[in-house]
Parts: sequence; structure tokens; C-alpha cells
Amino acid sequence: MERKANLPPPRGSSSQIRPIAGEANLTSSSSSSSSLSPPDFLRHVHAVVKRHRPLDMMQSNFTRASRVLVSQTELSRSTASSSSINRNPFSKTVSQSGKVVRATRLPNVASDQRKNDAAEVVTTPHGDSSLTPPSITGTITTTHDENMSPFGSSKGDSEPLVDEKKSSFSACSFHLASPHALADDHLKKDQFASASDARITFQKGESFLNTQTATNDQDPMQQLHGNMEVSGSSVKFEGSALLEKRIEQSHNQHYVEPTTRSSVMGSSCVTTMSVHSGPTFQCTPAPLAGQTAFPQEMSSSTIENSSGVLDNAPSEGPGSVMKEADGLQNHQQGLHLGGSVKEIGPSRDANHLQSQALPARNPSSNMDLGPSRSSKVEKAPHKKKYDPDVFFKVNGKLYQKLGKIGSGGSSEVHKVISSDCTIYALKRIKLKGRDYSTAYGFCQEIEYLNKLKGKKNIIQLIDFEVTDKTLLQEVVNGSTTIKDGRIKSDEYMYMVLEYGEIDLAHMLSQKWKDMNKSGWKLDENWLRFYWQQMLEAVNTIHEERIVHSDLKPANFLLVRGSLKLIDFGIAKAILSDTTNIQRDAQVGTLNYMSPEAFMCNEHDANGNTIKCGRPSDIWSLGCILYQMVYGKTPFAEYKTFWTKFKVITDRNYEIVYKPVSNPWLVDLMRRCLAWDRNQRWRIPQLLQHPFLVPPVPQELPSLHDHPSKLLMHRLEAYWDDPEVSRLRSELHDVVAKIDEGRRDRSMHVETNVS
Ligand SMILES: Nc1ncnc2c1ncn2[C@@H]1O[C@H](COP(=O)(O)OP(=O)(O)OP(=O)(O)O)[C@@H](O)[C@H]1O
Repeated sequence: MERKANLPPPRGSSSQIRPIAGEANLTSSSSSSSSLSPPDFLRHVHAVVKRHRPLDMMQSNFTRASRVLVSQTELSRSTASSSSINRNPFSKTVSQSGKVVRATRLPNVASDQRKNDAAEVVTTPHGDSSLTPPSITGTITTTHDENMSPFGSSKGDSEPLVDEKKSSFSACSFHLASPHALADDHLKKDQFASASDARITFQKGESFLNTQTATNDQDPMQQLHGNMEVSGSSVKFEGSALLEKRIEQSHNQHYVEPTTRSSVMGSSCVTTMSVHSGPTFQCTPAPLAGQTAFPQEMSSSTIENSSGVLDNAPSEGPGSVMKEADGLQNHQQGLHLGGSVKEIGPSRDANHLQSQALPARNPSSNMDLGPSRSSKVEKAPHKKKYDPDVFFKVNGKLYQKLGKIGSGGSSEVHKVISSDCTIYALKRIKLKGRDYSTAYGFCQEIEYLNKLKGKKNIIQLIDFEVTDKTLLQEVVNGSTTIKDGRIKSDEYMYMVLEYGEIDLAHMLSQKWKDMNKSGWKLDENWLRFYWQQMLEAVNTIHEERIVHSDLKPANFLLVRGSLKLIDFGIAKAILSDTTNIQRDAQVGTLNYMSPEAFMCNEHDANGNTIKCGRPSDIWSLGCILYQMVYGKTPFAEYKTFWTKFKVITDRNYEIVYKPVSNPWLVDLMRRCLAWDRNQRWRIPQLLQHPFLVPPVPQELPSLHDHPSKLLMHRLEAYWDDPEVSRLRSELHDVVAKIDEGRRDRSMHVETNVS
């Protein structure tokens, strides 16, 4: 078969794939089973399990800009006197590398330090002798992606897709558009080429695999449902040829790709393998558009035991695929909380914030089972119905881990696959140890994402769960009384999100690498393309009265070719009677923080309180644009918090704009980076700026015309600057006189000739 020929040979297959009882056990009962024997099948798994985007694209040593949260009071104290600066205003926290520096709020952020964030540890100030940096127990870090350092050698390069440390065979999922798609799409791509890199190790002697032979009168898609059974000690693979054929058939039958599906992945078959039950093969057709995503036979009522591990009641009906087995299971039917079963319902979506925020009987452990149910669970032969190393469970639905794709200051983000074969990003935030106001803020991200549901340039929230239901309840109720103290129990917040292929920070880094190779020519069209999308995304949230407050390249993700905004962790809603947001702490990522974000809640010369609002986001956009143009953020050379603070809050500081081929670009940056927030352009204006909407050629004065006309045209951009307006009108008079003189001369010449 051509497909076989294209497949790379399994590397060290004997050591990496430990068949349970040798290939002989992988028998087929189908008459034509030889076309996809298990080893071949496993090679497909190898081929496909290689993620369709290199992990290092988003999980690399590439340093990320980091968010800073500095308590206003701490800052004021620190700035009030030099002695107070010498004291350590960051004594409680401080995160290296940038993730989030929270002076008073996140004592455990340091634990979020990532190996891949080789942020600079600052111990002495740069360029500012008047300010002594705080003696930071951790670090105050400056961020690094402003310099757009190219990717370092990424750990992600070598990191296996599935965490092998934790399980001999953790998990492996794929779906096939069809065997041809597999061969054509995946194998032609580099990222799938090294299929043998995906190591799959079966646990010996635990289960066998049995694909159900479909009957002819079944729907071809249904016939693809593989059946997995756990028993005995061998892997049995049946009906593979039939399976392959069915896949092909179904592919030919107007299969519609669900829109949320990863563009590179195929569609119609998922294979799931799990460690505890040995390899489990589950081949389910991806849903046709409009169909329920999860196969019916996998439904089972679910209960939650006190350890938070989800157990399944025995599945019912002949079509049950996962009877008493680990692996993907449908947990949509019911969630047993505090001794009662709460019906969540299969069609609940992320909009139903209220539905999750149910007051728990016992807030500190609201997942406890009632005694009767709990004892029943204990008697069950298999305590765990899924391996938490392999799966995440969100709202009773299992998502199989495919690898970590990023980690922020407060979260880790994993690539996952759902039971309906869709790839998602799953953001998990550990709440334990956080103070309540911080945790409250995290939950607000869910609120904002719900509010922004359906907006095309905002990342879509598919589902979520906050295990601390009381906390969520408070957010839903808009509770203003935030408890003191910290969350003590093992609580998490999960968000299942649309999956993005790469973030802008990495794209920029790649772009600059390419530009370095090709002699540094700024690609204006590329710039326009993404700049416009960024503006539109931010416009969307501004129209919804949300200020993001942490705009930076890492928070724009490319999803199916379009930029989408992520990370509303510190976003704030603008109250209806104002244009500003309320902050009790400075937040943001230093290199992108506006002057007013640094000085938030302080008083200006007129005694007015300095507030943040939409213009703060415009400043951040200006910093991103500057970075796209020059390869670094405007204040990148100031390395410490204090030196940055000093220059950014200095209204007389002149940002350096090196000349670029298109002067409109400099003008555009100036519009965004005006120190006075009232002078900054708003997004609707920016969307009409001549850099994005160049004047049509006939409007342009001819180059053969008097140069002063061209100059006047350029000056039009500064129509709102009184000084420039005055000069322009003087110039206009001069040009008019020159024109008049020309006309007179030519008339004179004409008269003489005649
Ligand atoms: N939907 C997604 N698809 C793909 N990758 C994602 C997604 N969401 C987040 N990521 C990756 O994970 C990283 C961290 O996510 P996010 O910014 O939401 O976390 P965070 O903890 O709020 O980060 P920080 O505090 O540093 O801003 C992102 O920069 C991105 O690389």
C-alpha cells in the first residue's frame, strides 16, 4: 500500500512498543484484516500522534513577557522615600521570569516559575543611580520578548507528546480524516514525518482490543465505532481492514468538518489508549455537523468520589464501549455532589455560568459523596476510571492530554483532545494558596469570555469548571465582599478553550529571524494584516466595555489564520457611569504598561486621580506595533522595574523613532504612544489611519509637483496639532504664491510667443 510505503519504519519498535503477547495476539477476525495490522496501526498512531504543530511553537525556551501586579500601596510606599525603596516593597512575592509579579497578592507565584522562562534576575538597577532597587527576595524581572529573541533550543522539541514519565503508555489520540487524509495530509507534513518519535508502550498483559465488526445495515459512521473491552491479557485487533474501508466510505459521504476542529487534524476516527486498562482502541466517527458530539453508547451516569476522582457507574446497553474501562467516558449525565446527584445535562455550554455556581453543602469539600454511594464506589474493582496523568476532567467530560503548550504566570495550558476528537486548549489554574481576591479575578476571566462568546476575534470558551463552587457563586453574584485569607483546599479552575496554533510573540520572533536572514526589510503588508486584526480584536472588547490591561504579543493567538485575543485574567469591566476601570493594584506586563497603569490611583498635578481605561490598551498596542517595526519595545533598554517606571511615567521622555520607509508608520506609533492618554487615538480612528487606509493614488499630489505640496499632504496627518496646522497654512500661502508666480510667468511666455 502506498500509505504503508510512506510511513516511516518504526524506530526501535521492539523496545518502544511492547506488544502484550506479540503480534500473534493481534489477530483479526475479519476476513480482510491484514490491510491494517496492529503494528501498522500503531505506526499510524505514531504518525498522527505527532502534534500537528511543533510543540516548541508555544512551549519553548522562548521567553515570554510577564505580567506584573504591583500593589499601589506598596508602590506608593516605595516611591515615597528612598529609604522605603531600599526596604523591600516586594517582600511577599516575586516571581522570576516574569510571569506575574504580585507584590501583595500572589505569594506562591514563584512556584510558577518555568524552566522555559529564562528571565533575567535583576539585582542591581540599570541606568538609574537615584533609585536603589528593592532587595528582592525573588526577583523583579523585566520581560524579554520585547527583544524578540529567537527561539532557543526548545525543550519542547524533544518533549514527548505524552508524558511518558508518568505512564508507560499514557495516552494517544488521533483522528483520521480518512486513511488517505492520513497519508496525504499528515505524512506529507514535516511535523508528522517523524512518526517513530512518538513512543508508545503498552502495559503488558492487561487488556485486549476488539473492534466491533459492523453490520451492513448500520450507518457507515456508526460502524466505525470500535469496541474496547478489558479482559484477559492480550491485545486483539479485529476488523481493521473493515475499519479502514469504513473510514474511507465515511470520508466519501459528505463528511463535514466541525468548525472548531483543528485545521490540520483529520476528522473521523479517534483512537484512545490508556494505561490502566492497557491499550484501548476506540474508533468513533467524528460527529457530522449538527450531531451530538459524544457517542450515545458511551454515556453513563457519573459520580464523583471524595478524592475528586471520577468513577463511572457501569455503562448500560449493548453499545457500551467503555464498560469498566478507563479512557474517555461520557460524564455528562450527572454529577454527584454532596450526596445528591445534580443533573448537569449534556447540552450545557459555557454560557451557563450560573449552573455551575451551585452552593455546595460543604464549601471546603463540596465534592464529597454521600456515604452510601461512596461505599459502593469503594467496592468497585477499579477505583479510578481515568488516569489523571492522562486526562483532565472538566464538568464530567474527559479531555485527553496531548502535551503542555504554555504556561503563564498563573496557569498552565495543555493541548487536549475531547471524546469527539476535537482539539482544545485547556487552561488550568491552581487556586490553592491564592488569596480570594486573586482567585475571584481568575473567575472573572470566565465571565468575560462568556460575555465575548461568539465574537470572532476573541478566543472562545467551550466549557469550564471551578471546583470551588462557592467562589464561582460569588463571582456570579458579583459579590463585593471578598474574603480574607487564602484558599486552602485543592481547588482548580479549568477552562476549555478554542485551540490556537501559535501566538504572536512566537510569530514575531520567527518573522525577525526571517528578516535577519533576508536583510531586514520590513514587510509592511504583513504588518498591516496583523495590526488590523489586533485593532479589531481590541475594538471588540472595548465595545463591550472591557479593558484588557495586559495586551502583549503572547496574548494574541493565531486560530485558523486569524488573530484572537486571549487571557482576560486581569481584564476589567468599565462601569456604566465612567470610562475608567477601578484598580487597587498596578497590573500589566512592564514593557507594555502605559504611564497611567504605572501610576494608577495616584494623583496628577491637578489633584485628579489617575485612572486606567481604554487608552491604556492603546498604549500597549503601540508598544506591540513598535516591537513589530523595530524588533523591541520602546523601553526595552531600561531593564529594571524602577528605570522603566521612571522613563515611562516621565511625560517629557522622548521615545526614539528611527526613520522607516513609510513615515505614516511613525505617525501611527506616535498616535498610540502619546504620553497624555487623552491625546491617544481611539481604535475607530486608528482603523482609519493612513497606514492602514492609504490615500488613493489620485489624492496624492504628483511627485513632479512642487515638493512643498507633498510636504503639505504629509502634514495633513497632524491636523490636530495647532503648531503644525499653523505651519501648514503658512506653507499653503507660500505654495499658492509660487503657483501664482508660475502661472504669471507662463502667461508672460505665452504672450511673448504669440
Ligand atoms: N487557547 C489557547 N490555545 C493555544 N495556546 C494557548 C491558549 N491559551 C493560552 N495558550 C498558551 O498558553 C500561554 C499562557 O496562557 P495565558 O496567557 O492565558 O496564561 P496566563 O497565566 O494568564 O499568562 P500570563 O499571566 O503570563 O499572562 C499563552 O501565551 C499561549 O502560549
